[in-house]
Amino acid sequence: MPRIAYLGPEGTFTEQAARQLLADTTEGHADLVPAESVAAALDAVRSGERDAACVPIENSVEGSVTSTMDALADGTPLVAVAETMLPVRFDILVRPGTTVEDVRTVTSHPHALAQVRRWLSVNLPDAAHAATTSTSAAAVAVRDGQADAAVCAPLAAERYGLSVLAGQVADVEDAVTRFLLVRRPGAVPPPSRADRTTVVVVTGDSVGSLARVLNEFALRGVNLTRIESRPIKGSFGEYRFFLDFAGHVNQAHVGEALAALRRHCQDVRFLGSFPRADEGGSSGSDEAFTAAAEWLAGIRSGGRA
Ligand SMILES: O=C(O)C(=O)C[C@]1(C(=O)O)C=C[C@@H](O)C=C1
Repeated sequence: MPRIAYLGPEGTFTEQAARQLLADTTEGHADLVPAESVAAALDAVRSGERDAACVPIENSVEGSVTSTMDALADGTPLVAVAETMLPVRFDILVRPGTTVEDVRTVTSHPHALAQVRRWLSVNLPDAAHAATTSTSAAAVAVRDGQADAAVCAPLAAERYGLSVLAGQVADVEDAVTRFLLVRRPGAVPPPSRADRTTVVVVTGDSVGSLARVLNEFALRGVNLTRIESRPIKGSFGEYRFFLDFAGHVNQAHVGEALAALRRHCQDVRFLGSFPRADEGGSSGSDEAFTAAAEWLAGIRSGGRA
């Protein structure tokens, strides 16, 4: 049975996302195994100890999960084969019997604290905040008496024997987090109705190098869905760019754009092509590119232009 690592301990949003991905991909049964951090989950896939990992990548309120981006850009390459999105609302959990007046410390994953900042400032204005590695790690801290309240996924209350001080808390309505299912490189999932491709590029420090990268997409009608920069650790002032765009590596126009990046950039890391979880996206049209490639092949083989 495949073993899938996720950001643990049990009861995180990432565990919920992993279950949703398994149901969506109809891969049948798999063992879900918690990992201490996103980096540990990805390293367990690299070493072969786990077959895949489910990791958070982006939240509609707080933006990118930078620990995931860095862990995907460094180390031996891994590729995403699927994505899913979860609506994110939090429960504020306490030990049974704790009242609002008793809460002096609130703890959670930094992304979770950021998504309820306003609620905390109104309802628990005097409480100090402390970061944990995940929302469930916060539940464990409250259960063990290391903090008074935890900002958690609703699953956590029952799993850790905690009470709900406030339920369904979110400063921004309809917040969502996107998660990836990541494996060691292998066959790319076939193109679907609407795919997303993700790469990391190092352009090099020269005038117009990023504009050139963006141009390669624009020229071929490839729609970018996200661009983010992250510092390259150990080289102050140097960055790599994470680019997500509509389309699949097997499509001619996407393949041409990627090949162009490979020619111009210092480094290009392919992080996967997979079906999009958001509605309404399209992979862009490939017809003109395929027709042109056939025309060229015809000329090369001595046919009529
Ligand atoms: O701590 C968790 O429960 C997670 O799954 C991580 C995470 C994140 O990285 O953003 C996932 C969804 C929420 O946005 C808050 C935390």
